[in-house]
Amino acid sequence: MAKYFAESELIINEDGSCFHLHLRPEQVADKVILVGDPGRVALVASHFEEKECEVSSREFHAITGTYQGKRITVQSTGIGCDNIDIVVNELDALKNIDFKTRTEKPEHTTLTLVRIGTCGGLQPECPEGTFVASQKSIGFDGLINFYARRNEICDLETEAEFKRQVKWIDQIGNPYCVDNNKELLEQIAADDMVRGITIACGGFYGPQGRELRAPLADPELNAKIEAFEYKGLRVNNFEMESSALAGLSLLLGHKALTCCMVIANRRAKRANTGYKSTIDNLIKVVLDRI
Ligand SMILES: O=P(O)(O)O[C@H]1O[C@H](CO)[C@@H](O)[C@H]1O
Ligand SMILES: O=c1cc[nH]c(=O)[nH]1
Repeated sequence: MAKYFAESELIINEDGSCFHLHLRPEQVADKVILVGDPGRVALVASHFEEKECEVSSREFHAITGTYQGKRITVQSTGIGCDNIDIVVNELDALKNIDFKTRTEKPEHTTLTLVRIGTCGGLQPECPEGTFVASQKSIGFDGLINFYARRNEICDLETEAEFKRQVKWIDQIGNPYCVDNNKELLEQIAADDMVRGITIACGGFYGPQGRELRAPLADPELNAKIEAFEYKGLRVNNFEMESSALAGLSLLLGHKALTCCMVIANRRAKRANTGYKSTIDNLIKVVLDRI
């Protein structure tokens, strides 16, 4: 018997769209570009030859169109892994649940989900402007810990070694390590993006080691993260969504990758606030390769 989803669990709006994204099933392409900033959606869609539909609700703004013959949806997520929980579950539901019968479809559709974001760079080879692709993501956000099969999809070895090397303090909550999709990594990072581990943090300030007026629980954590190395991989960057995106995609059978442009150089303590004109270069690369 196909799994049934009650009204309170899968909320469908009166117009047949999913609760938060306000998209209807036919409006979503199988290739989806995810961006944090709703304002970045129009920039991505400015490259489309044709626009099919545009839907906006809260921080979730989407445009579906065509780029070089490929049907693509660009969807903003807003900031944080809690929003990724909403976006990925609703995109998956739009493809894999029949909204009329509220049951799981017999055929599974695999989505290609590529996040184009901004990030902070932690290594000398990641100054401002660098394009960084996430080979693995470590989540400080805790989202995947709520799901069954968590240990099956996580890289438990890297997780344990990370906690050991950085002398992890338990009050922060359990970090998890997940792989981004290998095939997408080869296709999109190709040979010109820096690859490695990305940490997705549950905040921009304290969780990324930024101390404004509130002192940090572990002021040495960033130095230990910068020094972490395991099986030839180091932590290149901090952002706020890649772990939940990669983890939920593994749980739901989708392909996901995060690519970011460095806008804050955490080592040199510099930031590029004029990045909005240069992130278009990363957008074009991803659109060409997706
Ligand atoms: O530029 P976006 O995609 O929003 O990504 C980064 O920027 C935001 C923080 O400023 C977080 O969402 C972080 O992941
Ligand atoms: O330092 C940074 C820059 C962008 N986004 C982040 O999450 N961190």
